[in-house]
Amino acid sequence: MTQSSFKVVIFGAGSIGCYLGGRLLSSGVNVVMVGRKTMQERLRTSPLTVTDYEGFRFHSQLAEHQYVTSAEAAGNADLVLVTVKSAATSEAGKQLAPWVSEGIPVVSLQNGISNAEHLQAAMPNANVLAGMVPFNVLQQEPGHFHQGTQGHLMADRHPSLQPALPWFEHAGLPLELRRDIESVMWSKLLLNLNNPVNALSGVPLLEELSQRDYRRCLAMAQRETLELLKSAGIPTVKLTGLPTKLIPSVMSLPDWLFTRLAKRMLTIDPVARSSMWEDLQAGRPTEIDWINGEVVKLAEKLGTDAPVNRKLVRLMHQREETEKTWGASELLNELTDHSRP
Ligand SMILES: NC(=O)C1=CN([C@@H]2O[C@H](COP(=O)(O)OP(=O)(O)OC[C@H]3O[C@@H](n4cnc5c(N)ncnc54)[C@H](OP(=O)(O)O)[C@@H]3O)[C@@H](O)[C@H]2O)C=CC1
Ligand SMILES: CC(C)(CO)C(=O)C(=O)O
Repeated sequence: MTQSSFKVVIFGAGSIGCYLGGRLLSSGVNVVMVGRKTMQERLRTSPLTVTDYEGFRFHSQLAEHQYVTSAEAAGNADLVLVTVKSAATSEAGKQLAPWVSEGIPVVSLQNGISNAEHLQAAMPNANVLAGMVPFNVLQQEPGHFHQGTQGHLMADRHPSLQPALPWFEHAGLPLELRRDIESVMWSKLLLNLNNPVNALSGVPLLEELSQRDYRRCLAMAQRETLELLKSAGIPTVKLTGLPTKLIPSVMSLPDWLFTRLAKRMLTIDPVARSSMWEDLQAGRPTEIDWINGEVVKLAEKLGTDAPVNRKLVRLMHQREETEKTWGASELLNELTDHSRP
């Protein structure tokens, strides 16, 4: 395949970065992924394979220059995507800062609320924009990255992103530019409140979400967050088949009704898991402080509390140190027991 002259550098190429890299490569974009030596070695011995729940499949044996370990590759990029976990954002910015040319868009495609801000602080002269990945990607086998749920990419509306749009479209990764990116990020966070519930459950997303008590745990964390967003004057937007405000009520429905509705509204691959579960598996610190922790911070800013989300933060930090998984009713009891902080 002939490669375009449009160059995309993906910094922090793990699950999301390799998936996006593979999709963009499949449509002929000049992609360079920057990541760790372990992933580089893996992609020397196995081809990069990307698949999705709709049957898309692409694989490519990468050339040496297509997966590198130094930010220097960003030197002549037309677009930089940052896909490190939140704890690594500032370091990523420091490494990219000397290389990225003025005006080139640097899009943070990370969960949480404050990554673009931290990235901008670490690279003050760069054109940093917030972005959002709605779907789930799991590395199923070494070098094989699978999109297990639906949705399309979004980023802050900025003219510098216009030239990239046809490439994303062609790669089957439509990128929607939004004026209300703060609302988009908070609405995505409302969905990510399921990450700790999924990680604590220890089971795939589909299995976890088919159990009402796990969904009730999620609904409690979401209701608490929606109240705070209302007080803070931050509107939410619809990212799934349901208006965001209705999600907690639908989560609380009995299993038989939820399963029927969900079948029409959301596609989840039976093997998909949250990225927080992946972090636990890899023995990495999780993003809990950047997800539920942001709700606790918002509550503090408003002079109030967010007890459900605060408790989920505590349980996840405990889980980072121990192997314990939580049954659905056990977790629900823990979150509703106000005698324990
Ligand atoms: N996975 C998913 O399904 C989804 C994830 N997201 C969000 O996307 C972001 C990325 O997630 P994900 O792809 O799962 O994360 P991964 O941990 O799979 O990928 C990030 C990669 O970047 C590497 N990295 C970190 N710092 C550097 C550095 N300075 N130089 C080179 N490589 C570096 C990491 O290595 P190491 O681990 O050794 O630090 C890791 O391999 C997160 O914010 C996540 O919440 C959003 C939607 C879905
Ligand atoms: C796609 C989703 C919501 C899946 O849990 C996610 O963002 C994650 O795993 O971090």
